[in-house]
Amino acid sequence: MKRVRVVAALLSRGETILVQQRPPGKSRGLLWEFPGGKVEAGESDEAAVARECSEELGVQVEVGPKLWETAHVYADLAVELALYRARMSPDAVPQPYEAHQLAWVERSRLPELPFCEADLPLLPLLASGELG
Ligand SMILES: Nc1nc2c([nH]c(=O)n2[C@H]2C[C@H](O)[C@@H](COP(=O)(O)OP(=O)(O)OP(=O)(O)O)O2)c(=O)[nH]1
Repeated sequence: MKRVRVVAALLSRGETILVQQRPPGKSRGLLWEFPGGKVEAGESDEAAVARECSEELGVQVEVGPKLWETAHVYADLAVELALYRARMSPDAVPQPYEAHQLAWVERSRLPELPFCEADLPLLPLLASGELG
């Protein structure tokens, strides 16, 4: 079983949070996720969040504290997933360079989206305002 550490960014604007839909044809295709990806060998979590936001969204971010962490085993992959607060400049416009689409979603509506399974316990915490 392949094991990976994945980091993701919590980017918010008002009551909305930035999420992205995975491309069809990839693992977990068309499911939603928080922008991010695999931590490379020798890379810190924080550096990986900043690199992934630059590659996937074309925005520079400041990475804040870790908000949540989980472990989940998919049929093909064991994932350690950590969510970090991240901030970008207010006039930055994220682009879907690697995603099928991006969406700013009201935090209360996050549990309605078909997310990657590892994220499911996180969604009610964001929806209620307990986290993020
Ligand atoms: N970025 C991100 N990935 C997530 C989240 N939840 C979750 O299960 N994942 C999974 C999806 C992927 O299998 C993996 C992240 O891999 P990746 O984004 O770097 O690259 P990838 O699609 O090429 O990965 P893969 O096909 O090898 O699985 O973690 C999330 O909230 N954000």
